[in-house]
Amino acid sequence: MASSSTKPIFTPPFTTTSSSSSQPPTRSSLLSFLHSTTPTPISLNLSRSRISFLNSPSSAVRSLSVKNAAKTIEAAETSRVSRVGGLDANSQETKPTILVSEKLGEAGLELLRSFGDVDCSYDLSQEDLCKKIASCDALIVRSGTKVTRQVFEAAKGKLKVVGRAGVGIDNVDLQAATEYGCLVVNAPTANTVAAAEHGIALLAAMARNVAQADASMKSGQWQRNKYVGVSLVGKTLAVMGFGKVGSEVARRAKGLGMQVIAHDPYAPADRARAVGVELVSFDQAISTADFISLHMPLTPSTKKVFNDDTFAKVKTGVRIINVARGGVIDEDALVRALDSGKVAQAALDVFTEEPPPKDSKLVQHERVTATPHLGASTKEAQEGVAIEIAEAVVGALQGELAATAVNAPMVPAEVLSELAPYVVLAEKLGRLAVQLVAGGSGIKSAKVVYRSARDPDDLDTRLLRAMITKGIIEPISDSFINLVNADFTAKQKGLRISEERVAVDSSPEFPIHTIQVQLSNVDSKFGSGVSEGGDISIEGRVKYGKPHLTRVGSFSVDVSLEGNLILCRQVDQPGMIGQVGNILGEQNVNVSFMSVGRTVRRRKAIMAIGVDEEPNQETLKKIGEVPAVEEFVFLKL
Ligand SMILES: NC(=O)C1=CN([C@@H]2O[C@H](COP(=O)(O)OP(=O)(O)OC[C@H]3O[C@@H](n4cnc5c(N)ncnc54)[C@H](O)[C@@H]3O)[C@@H](O)[C@H]2O)C=CC1
Ligand SMILES: O=C(O)C(=O)COP(=O)(O)O
Repeated sequence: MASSSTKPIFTPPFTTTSSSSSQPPTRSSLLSFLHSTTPTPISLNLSRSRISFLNSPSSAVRSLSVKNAAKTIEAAETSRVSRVGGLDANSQETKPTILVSEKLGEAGLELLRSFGDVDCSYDLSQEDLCKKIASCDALIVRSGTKVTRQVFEAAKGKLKVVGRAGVGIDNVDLQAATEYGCLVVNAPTANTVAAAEHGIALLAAMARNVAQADASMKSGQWQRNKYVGVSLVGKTLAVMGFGKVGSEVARRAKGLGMQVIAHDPYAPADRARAVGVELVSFDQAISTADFISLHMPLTPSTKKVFNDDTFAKVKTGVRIINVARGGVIDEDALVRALDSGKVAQAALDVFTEEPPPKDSKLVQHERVTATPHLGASTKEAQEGVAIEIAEAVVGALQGELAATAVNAPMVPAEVLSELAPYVVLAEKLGRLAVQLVAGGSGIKSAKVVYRSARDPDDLDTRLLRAMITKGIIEPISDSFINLVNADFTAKQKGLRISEERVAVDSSPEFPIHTIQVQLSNVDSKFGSGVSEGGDISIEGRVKYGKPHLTRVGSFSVDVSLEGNLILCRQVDQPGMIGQVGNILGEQNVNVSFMSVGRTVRRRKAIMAIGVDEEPNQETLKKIGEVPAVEEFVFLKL
């Protein structure tokens, strides 16, 4: 896919080294940003000292010299840069491998094949899935594949995206996905109608004993009196879960002349009103309904929500339809309720265990109508779902943030495009700030101050916060941070990132005026980087689309954040620029930018020097020996 044809989304996160930082923001890949090359979750991947460096200043770490800390940064930098060469849809060095583990519509497969190597391997055992996954960039599943923590562990960081070709993501371990920086996307809309239609099919079939009568006829019988059914018109249907499927079921049931009520703690009343449905409490719904249709997701709070206690409260002779998930019903309790006659009939498409055991009392029950999870199984829905998920997975592999991301913020493309240069700035500020920390200090809290003329509701900072987290953590660890795992990783490391927005009187045309990163309760190896409040503080802004450093501690500077940076505090006197420039020139280090900021004339000044190459130790030593230089620090961007 061409990288030049579309608007920039955001700059690849790895373009922070001198070789690449001068590139303008390109249509990067979320892949680069999501590119999870870490072999284990961050929490497991750090050496003890690195964890301590971020978490608590253990004595071992306290004794780390600044030189050692610099080495740590250098080692992490080297390994990080070497990891950058992985799959990037822009570079197209390698085609991504996409494993499809369950049957997917042909149109979706075609789209996937146009982008990567597609391996359709159905009915894999968990063991075989774990073996295969280590070479896959994406995995596409339906409800039959359990994407467990073990799968993410076995992926060793290569798996970037799991696409769920359907709605329910209860078969994917989202926590593990997040810890491993793997994006999970689903296809939430294409099978809504199919599931709703199947719910209605089961409702009608159950009420008129269609399945039982059919089986009876096929066994040679003609039992007209046995299969007298019940009418739907005028009966009350309780829709439990008034989401996409639930509301479509409600609409259709009203067309059949049913009274429809619904229970959904999160559904807006106006949506229910628009369909002509009254939202009621759980108890009211189950105690007044003649039919109960389940449409809520399986979550810890909905697991076995239909149990002995619930069945005790329902109207005797109630009929239940479940096209949601088997796990929302305690199946043994349902068998008891059917046996006692409390529940007259059940029509079930989904089961706690799929397929259920052959001798399942529930499936075998004569008043149960069962289908093998067919809710989404229409030709139309499967084609739609396949395209929806293929687009989402290809998009994610290309760098777009999927609108259907389940475990990452959904940031619209136009917001991403606008934030692109600020994303680069944010990461660089994080990287600079952490390099000002003296080796032995543990960073526990960082504060980010955004100065903006925008209304706070009009400024989505999640991406920026993620990049600052990345900038702070990556230089001092082996962690790989992306939008999926940034908050999780920060929390794991005991790093609290707080944000503050300050309104400024500038043009709201630009989302942000300045970004300031403050690290508190840490020692600095460059005293001038500490603000009057005692925090390491640096501030930057985007100028002409490029990130600029505008403030270090209480000194104003103005230097483009490209290449590497030397910060130097000296006595404010003539000739300083020349002296330092000469030393760098002797070693053929090219100065790209230079800016001097001072507090008091002829007293103290800070010189910020952007350099293309990395000066050697000898050159840095010479700078330190210039009599007027009071302190200096070399920082990699
Ligand atoms: N049998 C099949 O083949 C299919 C099954 N499904 C299942 O149906 C479920 C619903 O799908 P959609 O309507 O597309 O999802 P949705 O997300 O649009 O709707 C789910 C609704 O359930 C509500 N909810 C959450 N917790 C609840 C609770 N404790 N009590 C009542 N309501 C609660 C939510 O607020 C939401 O409105 C999915 O989670 C999936 O498990 C979906 C498609 C096909
Ligand atoms: O979309 C859902 O949640 C479904 O349950 C559909 O499952 P399936 O993709 O048919 O295995």
